[in-house]
Amino acid sequence: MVQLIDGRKAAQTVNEATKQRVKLLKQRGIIPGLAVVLVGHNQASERYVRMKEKQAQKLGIYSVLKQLPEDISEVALLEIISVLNHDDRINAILVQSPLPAHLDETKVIATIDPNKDVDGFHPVNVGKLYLNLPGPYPVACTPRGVMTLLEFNQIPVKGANVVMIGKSSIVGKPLAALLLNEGATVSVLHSQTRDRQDFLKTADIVISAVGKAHFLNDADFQPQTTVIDVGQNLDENGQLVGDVDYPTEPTNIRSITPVPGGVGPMTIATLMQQTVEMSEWGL
Ligand SMILES: Nc1nc(=O)c2c([nH]1)NC[C@@H]1CN(c3ccc(C(=O)N[C@@H](CCC(=O)O)C(=O)O)cc3)C=[N+]21
Repeated sequence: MVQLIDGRKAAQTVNEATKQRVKLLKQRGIIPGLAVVLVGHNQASERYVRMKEKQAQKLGIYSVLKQLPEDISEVALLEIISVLNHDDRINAILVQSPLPAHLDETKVIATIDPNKDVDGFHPVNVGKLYLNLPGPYPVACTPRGVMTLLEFNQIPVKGANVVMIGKSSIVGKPLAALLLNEGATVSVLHSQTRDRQDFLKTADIVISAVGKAHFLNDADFQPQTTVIDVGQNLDENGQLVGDVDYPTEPTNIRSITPVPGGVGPMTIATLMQQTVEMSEWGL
């Protein structure tokens, strides 16, 4: 039987710890505050943002949603971020990606106070991660959530051959940096990579952040491979699926994160965890 790596269970453990920390902070008169900035009406984004709001409420985190019109000017958006930078109730700011095409995402992210950049996307925080500087500083939530999930399930990273498929700034690059910092041997594959199979056949851990249903299946891996599926795709039937297909009795996959119920819940739990940590760092 395939071993499922249960993201909901690990997320619940993280969330319980977060809830306790929120309680302790409240006794000292501190309430962690998260601002989510959402531009336009992307359906998936609206859904994710609702899930984040709901989880924040459950844990006792103060959260505000800045819902902005699709055609907002860049100047107006930067001004809103600047107000949040100076708002003492807010210690964590997240600008939901993707932004409409007329907005320069790089410029928008660089406007967030690095000390409030809960996504870890600001160049200063990216630089610290790449330099493997000692913390604390925020790190991208999905990559950090994956590291927590590996640790929680006692999947060794040090010395492991890890194949990271995808080189995005949100997942592939920061996750490769975290793995490298922990002593893994990391290959970052992408759409221009030749001979993908050669890399997959030597991997102990494969992480797929491609965003295509049926991108990989059991036959692509070597025996005893651990698979982390970061994909969130709708298949032909409108079902939420990851990048990787697998049977109930795989030959090669030893363990895999299901979609839903794998990496997704860890992203949100890590966002909440980091929001609370950041309110502590500011003391
Ligand atoms: N600035 C920014 N930060 C982000 O962290 C960010 C973003 N932009 N843009 C979009 C992606 C995507 N993302 C997800 C979070 C949770 C689930 C999640 O909880 N998924 C559930 C299923 C959700 C469902 O039912 O649709 C699961 O896999 O079990 C998925 C995707 C965060 N993102």
